[in-house]
Amino acid sequence: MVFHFANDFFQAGAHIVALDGTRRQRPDQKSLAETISAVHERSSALVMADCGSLDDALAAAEAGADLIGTTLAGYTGERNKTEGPDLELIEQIAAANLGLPLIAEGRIHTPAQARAAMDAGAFAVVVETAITHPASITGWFDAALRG
Ligand SMILES: CC(=O)N[C@H](C=O)[C@@H](O)[C@H](O)[C@H](O)COP(=O)(O)O
Repeated sequence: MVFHFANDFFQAGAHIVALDGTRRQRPDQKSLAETISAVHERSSALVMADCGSLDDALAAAEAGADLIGTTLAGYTGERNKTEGPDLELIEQIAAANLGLPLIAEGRIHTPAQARAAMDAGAFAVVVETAITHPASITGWFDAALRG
């Protein structure tokens, strides 16, 4: 099932597909390694493993991921949900020298946070809400101005 979603994105033109790269049980009961293999066998897409911890990242690298993302840091119960990006986790994964590009993703809402993520060892950053979601951005200004 997860493979089919990934394949849809590949067919639509994506060069990289990101999927749940945690150690949690998957909806289709397939292992991460099986899912990554299926994508690799049937497409030329690279697989980014969305991880929530260092242990996830280590397991995802072992499972054959092409890129590691910190996307799920703070959402799986293994890490606190930090105010901005989880810089400590970025540093931990970078220090593990997995030989894979490390993509910092999640709660990067300012240029300074993007810079900090790169300085912590990321290869690149993903910024979503801060450039795509005006209602959230408006809410940040509203909260700040209300004190
Ligand atoms: C936890 C989860 O499923 N995050 C999703 C990832 O696919 C998206 O909702 C996030 O917007 C994305 O990770 C980027 O983060 P931010 O929107 O904070 O820049």
